[in-house]
Amino acid sequence: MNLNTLGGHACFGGTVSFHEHHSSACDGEMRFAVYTPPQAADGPVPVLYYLAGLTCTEETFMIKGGAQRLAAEHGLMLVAPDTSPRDANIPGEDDDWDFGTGAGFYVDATEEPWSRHYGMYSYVTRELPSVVEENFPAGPDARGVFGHSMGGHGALVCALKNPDFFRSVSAFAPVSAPTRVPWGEKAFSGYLGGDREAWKAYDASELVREHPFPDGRNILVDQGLSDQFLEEQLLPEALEEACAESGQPLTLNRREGYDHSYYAISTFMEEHIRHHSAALNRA
Ligand SMILES: N[C@@H](CCC(=O)N[C@@H](CSC=O)C(=O)NCC(=O)O)C(=O)O
Repeated sequence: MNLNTLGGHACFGGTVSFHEHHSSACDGEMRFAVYTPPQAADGPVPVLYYLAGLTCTEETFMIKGGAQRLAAEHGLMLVAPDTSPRDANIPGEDDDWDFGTGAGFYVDATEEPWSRHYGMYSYVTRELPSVVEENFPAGPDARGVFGHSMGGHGALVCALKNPDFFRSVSAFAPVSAPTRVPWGEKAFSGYLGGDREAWKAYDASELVREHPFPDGRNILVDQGLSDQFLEEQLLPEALEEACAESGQPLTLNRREGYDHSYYAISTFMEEHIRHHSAALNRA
């Protein structure tokens, strides 16, 4: 596998770097960003994957998330993939901001014309970790995942479906029940087809009701109460109810005055990094 490094920047004693490679899951070139903390000079470190939201790229989190200083303190590598394939030459791929380019929804599409390239679930749960673990000082047994909005949905789904692979999970303003909201209905109809039962495999609230994260591991969620998408798209109460039903420990912080932006995400970043560090740096 050929990894093309596009650039790098010293940052809090470590490095932010950008990379491109051929993805077999997406049958095309994919980009991702890595923050390598200073501790990696002495050996492999735990890896925390960040899944960004609609319209974002691999750069968004590194520029706006404010996580590098904290990752340097806790000795965590951060990895942020792009949010979809790009330039896949699919008719209409760039027409909407909430479907197609920048909106892969972290599913493996089964419907034409998306199924050939939109394998984002396989990409983030299998191919990308393999690439990272082959090319960076990344410990293979300590992975966490978090994300925002569409990426919060992705993080919850990836962790709940792969609890042995991802030891910790958290989310900022996640799309908590995508099968019940317009963003999810549009994406899942297009990528997965009309069978709403099949959609449940990618709905965190449905998944957690049946299979909570094992060993009583807590899920951390931060949700701003001035979030412009809260009532129509996010439904944190659906996740809360499902967790209560299955006995899944959940810390859902409702934050007065905060919206859907990276100003909110960066405000609560420290608590999320601490949450993951406590799980991933355990001996
Ligand atoms: N372009 C849209 C707004 C898009 C938006 O708000 N994207 C969010 C994620 S929303 C859910 O996944 C985001 O993270 N944007 C990047 C940023 O830098 O803020 C519109 O026109 O309303």
